[in-house]
Amino acid sequence: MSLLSKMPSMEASSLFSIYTSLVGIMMLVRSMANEIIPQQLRTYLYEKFYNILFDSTKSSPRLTLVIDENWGITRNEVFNAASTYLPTKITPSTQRLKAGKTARQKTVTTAMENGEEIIDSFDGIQLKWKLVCAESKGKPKENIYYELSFIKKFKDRVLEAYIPYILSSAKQLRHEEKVIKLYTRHISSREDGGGLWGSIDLEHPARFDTLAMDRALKKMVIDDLDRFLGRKEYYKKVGKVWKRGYLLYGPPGTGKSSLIAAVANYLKFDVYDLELSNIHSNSELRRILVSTTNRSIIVIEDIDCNEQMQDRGHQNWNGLNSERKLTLSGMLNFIDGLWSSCGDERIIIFTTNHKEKLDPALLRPGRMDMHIHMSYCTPQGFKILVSNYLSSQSNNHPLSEEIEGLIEIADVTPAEIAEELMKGDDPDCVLGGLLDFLKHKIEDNKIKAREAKKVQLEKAKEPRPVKSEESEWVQFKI
Ligand SMILES: Nc1ncnc2c1ncn2[C@@H]1O[C@H](COP(=O)(O)OP(=O)(O)OP(=O)(O)O)[C@@H](O)[C@H]1O
Ligand SMILES: [Mg+2]
Repeated sequence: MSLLSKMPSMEASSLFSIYTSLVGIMMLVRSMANEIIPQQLRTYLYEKFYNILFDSTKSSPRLTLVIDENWGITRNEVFNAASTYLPTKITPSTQRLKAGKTARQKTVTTAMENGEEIIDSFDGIQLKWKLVCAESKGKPKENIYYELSFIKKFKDRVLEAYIPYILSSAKQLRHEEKVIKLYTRHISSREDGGGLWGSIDLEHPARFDTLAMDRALKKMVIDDLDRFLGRKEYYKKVGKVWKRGYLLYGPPGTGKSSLIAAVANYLKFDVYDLELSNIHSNSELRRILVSTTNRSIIVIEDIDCNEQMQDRGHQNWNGLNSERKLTLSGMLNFIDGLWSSCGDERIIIFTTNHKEKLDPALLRPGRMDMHIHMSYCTPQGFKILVSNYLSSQSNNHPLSEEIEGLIEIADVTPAEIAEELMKGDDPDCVLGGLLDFLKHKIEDNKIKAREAKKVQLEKAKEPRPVKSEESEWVQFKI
């Protein structure tokens, strides 16, 4: 019985004033509580208080939604979302919980136990969740479902606002907890492309803020990724496939692979590392790419080193169709076509040490959305590396200025500098060592440049081979 129904003899006006005072006190307590009591405890106390005063709501007609584990032949998205969302609503009144973790999870996670109830509130609506695991006749597996009950008149708001809220909250929670996977293919020499993707957790620590690269360029990349993520509807409207392509180029050790890891960590996208030397035909490539998932990055490293990728022929000299071999044009056509049919939110990244060696088809405007030059280390990049490997105070070290001057002319990679900075903890020793390293490097570079010039001059002196009609004909015949 509610408190109000226990006072039948009181006049209506007194009842009304008691009612309004109680509501006022509740509002006041609630606003004070918001400041000092943690949210979960607050919800619990509020619900208890609310129930004691107004348990007349229990007599209102209620509706129960049954949210099954499966919907048709697939998993029920609402069930999955509730399983992610509800553990965040566990209050001290919960008496039994499931607890556990997988080998890779860092902390113990909790989940609802059979028969347990969780009370939630949304927009003034009180909602009761219950997990039910029931044995189903003739089936080896028990039937698992949630019962979500609330006052019937709120049905539309629950379906149209509360459930979508659960779906988006769960998405956000999964995003925060997501462990990024690195997929590589099991090596397969079979023509049928039968090798599946194998995966491990990508625990690469690279992040944008630890990456030594030009500040403006870094910002441009981050802004581009943000814009890309937020433009689902835009891509749909303009009839473009929701994908983005980046070409990273620069000498070894300038951070191309680190940038890929930073992008993956930033977007929380899985990475598919595509080793082209294991793929023998366009049709095999297609099968492999189709088996990748949405919200992922497909990486093809050192694209210039792959001989097949230098071949643009649609038709072989001997007339074989390009389906039977891997060609650059086959790959590009497929990458352009793939996403429209079965892929969403994809990023493709090619890397190369030699942009000048790449086939023009790959560099054509519109093919790769951004060409990102990863260059030798700059004084700006050096500061970031010092903060990473020593401390940000070490940037004020007396040797810093001289080092920065040498970095400008040394053609030294961030990887080389990182290696020097890892040699100890004492900034005096480490920066002194780096200074010596840079001086040697500059000397070495001068010697190499002199030698390269000598070779060039000698080559220029060599007599040029005379082209004969016959040799051209022989080449053609082969
Ligand atoms: N720009 C950078 N910022 C921070 N660290 C870097 C950077 N570039 C290189 N490093 C360091 O050097 C290591 C090697 O760099 P990385 O593998 O990213 O270079 P890469 O450009 O991919 O080289 P390659 O062309 O040989 O594949 C990284 O693990 C990182 O420690
Ligand atoms: Mg690399």
